[in-house]
Amino acid sequence: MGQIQLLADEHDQRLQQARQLFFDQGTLPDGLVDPMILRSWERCRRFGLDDTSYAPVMDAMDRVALKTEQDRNRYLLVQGRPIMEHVFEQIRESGSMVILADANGLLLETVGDPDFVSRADRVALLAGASWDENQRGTNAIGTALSEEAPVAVFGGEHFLEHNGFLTCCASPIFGPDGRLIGVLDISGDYRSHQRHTLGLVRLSSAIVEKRLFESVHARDILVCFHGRADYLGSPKEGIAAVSPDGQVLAINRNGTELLGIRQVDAVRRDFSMVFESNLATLVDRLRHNPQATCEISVNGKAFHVQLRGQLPPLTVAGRVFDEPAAPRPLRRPDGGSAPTLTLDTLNTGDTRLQAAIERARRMLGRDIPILIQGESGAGKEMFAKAFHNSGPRHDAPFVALNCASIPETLIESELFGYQGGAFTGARKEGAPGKIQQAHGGTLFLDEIGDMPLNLQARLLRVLQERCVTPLGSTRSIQVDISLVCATHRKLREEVARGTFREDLYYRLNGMSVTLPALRERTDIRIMVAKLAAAETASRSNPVRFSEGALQAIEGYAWPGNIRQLFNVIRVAIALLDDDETLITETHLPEELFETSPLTPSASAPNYDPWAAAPLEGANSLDAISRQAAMRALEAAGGNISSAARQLGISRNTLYRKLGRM
Ligand SMILES: Nc1ncnc2c1ncn2[C@@H]1O[C@H](COP(=O)(O)OP(=O)(O)OP(=O)(O)O)[C@@H](O)[C@H]1O
Repeated sequence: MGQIQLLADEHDQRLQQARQLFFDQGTLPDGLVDPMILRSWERCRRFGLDDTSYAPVMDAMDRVALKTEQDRNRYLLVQGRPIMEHVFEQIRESGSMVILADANGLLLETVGDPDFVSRADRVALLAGASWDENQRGTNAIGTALSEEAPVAVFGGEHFLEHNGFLTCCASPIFGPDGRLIGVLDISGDYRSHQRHTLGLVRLSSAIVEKRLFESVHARDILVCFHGRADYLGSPKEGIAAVSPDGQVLAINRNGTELLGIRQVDAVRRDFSMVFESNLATLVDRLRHNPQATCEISVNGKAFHVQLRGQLPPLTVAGRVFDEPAAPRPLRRPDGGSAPTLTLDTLNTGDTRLQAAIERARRMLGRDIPILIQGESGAGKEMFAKAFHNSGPRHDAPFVALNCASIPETLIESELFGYQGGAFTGARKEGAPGKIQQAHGGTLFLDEIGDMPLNLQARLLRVLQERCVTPLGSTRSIQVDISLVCATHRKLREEVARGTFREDLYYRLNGMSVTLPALRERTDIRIMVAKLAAAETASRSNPVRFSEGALQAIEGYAWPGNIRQLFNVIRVAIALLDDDETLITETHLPEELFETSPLTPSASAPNYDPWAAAPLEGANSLDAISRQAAMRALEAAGGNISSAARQLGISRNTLYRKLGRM
């Protein structure tokens, strides 16, 4: 008899003895079974389970309910499936199955050897069944979840006797925010147990965690680190996701273990506080070679560091600025989107904005409709996009429709799409609507308060039934969208007035956030720095603002909010000569210095024409500069001296700017 067989027999005997002591005599078989198994047996006894009962089993949930749960865990499934397949390839001949379950022990998906699967079905080891300890007793899935640790459960270690033919190894999966989100398991026949299965499942769950972390934070700076350089890139490396302005957004479990800290000690803190190093310096050293590493020392321990993810384009005065700060159009001409805009990067320190971000963050991945309220130009669309980018749908489309900017007659076809020939002028082949285009991703309905009443009813139906019927078609198409709406109107008042449907209001208003107006924000100076840094990315010299200019900016009411501030900054920068770097009061529009600050409602039509109006089509600094010069000249009735004075530039400079036209 081989050594392994002897050990197995010895294990069986001790287990039998332990079961007798625990189940027949009610005493604790200390030392005879693994303490983790014993703790689980005790829990099961407290749940009132009976080891001999055949099946304290709930039926596997019906297909629709299972689909809902799979959708809810879509992100875990997307990252977990390829790993399950890969693991199954390793154990194909061993009569086993690979299982992915959610954080409640609900089996989401299984891949298995058909011979074993038919036996496993008898104990409901199939998608839709729950293997929570309180229903199935001690088992690797339920016990790994309760213990939050990898666990192997062999034969008679299962609490319920009729599960004794199984041997299962499971390892929990933690999400990028450190929360337990699921478990990966390999189950098989007791007799075909492989000694390395627990190691395999442990490594595989670590790979799923890494994939999840890297995909959620694909648009952040990923600082990867380990004490051993050859562990970089492996499932054992620590990874911290960091925002372009140096805030630690998340850190994986390996990372917290390597640094000897908890998630809460690192998250939302400055990179330099956690890593005792300067992020901008690391970025500058490593950005040009993805394979390059350097060493840092944290708390006296040496780590090798490599950077991945989305690295910021430039550093300004030691801080790293990135695209989120850039007030570029959200939808670029190529159809792509500003890739690193997330809720974290919007956070520039204002308390009310921070509260809105926190509220929204809690909704990530939950598919609860969000309503964003705030004045025009306060950044509602940007917030919606950041919300989309921060959540599990970030790789899927973000599709926006402004209900106020297109004629009522077009909203319907834009939103719901149409079949070929549905109306005069329709394209022969038909067209999918925005709802369909947003399938899998997020639909952003801007100015939802302007949606006509009859379309509100149709939208409500889409949201309830989760399918859309294009104009002229009788076929409904299933859609899976997360909905974010925005309005500058007070929707509750619109409901009272009868212009907005109450049922739709409650449906949309799963959660509402209100963005503060710019004049109420306490982070205006930071916003100025961000907007200016983004605008001057291509200049060799960064610009500075004089104290007087900053005070004028802070003292103004900003009826057009960030949009207006951005225009003012663009114009001010455009007015600088190439060798000038200081923006002073003279570069700012006169209305910023008027004694009675404007109130938003009264002011809107009175903006200084060149400060507030969007500089249409003016994408280059030269073009902006030309337009500003023209507008100033017009405002001064063609008087060059007065226009130059107003702009704070010399007559020669003004001539030059006009001359470039
Ligand atoms: N946090 C921010 N950082 C940089 N730019 C911003 C920020 N928020 C908004 N912007 C810029 O300000 C302008 C207005 O933003 P946005 O379109 O999101 O506002 P809005 O509230 O949706 O406006 P409206 O109600 O008029 O549609 C855009 O050019 C946007 O890029």
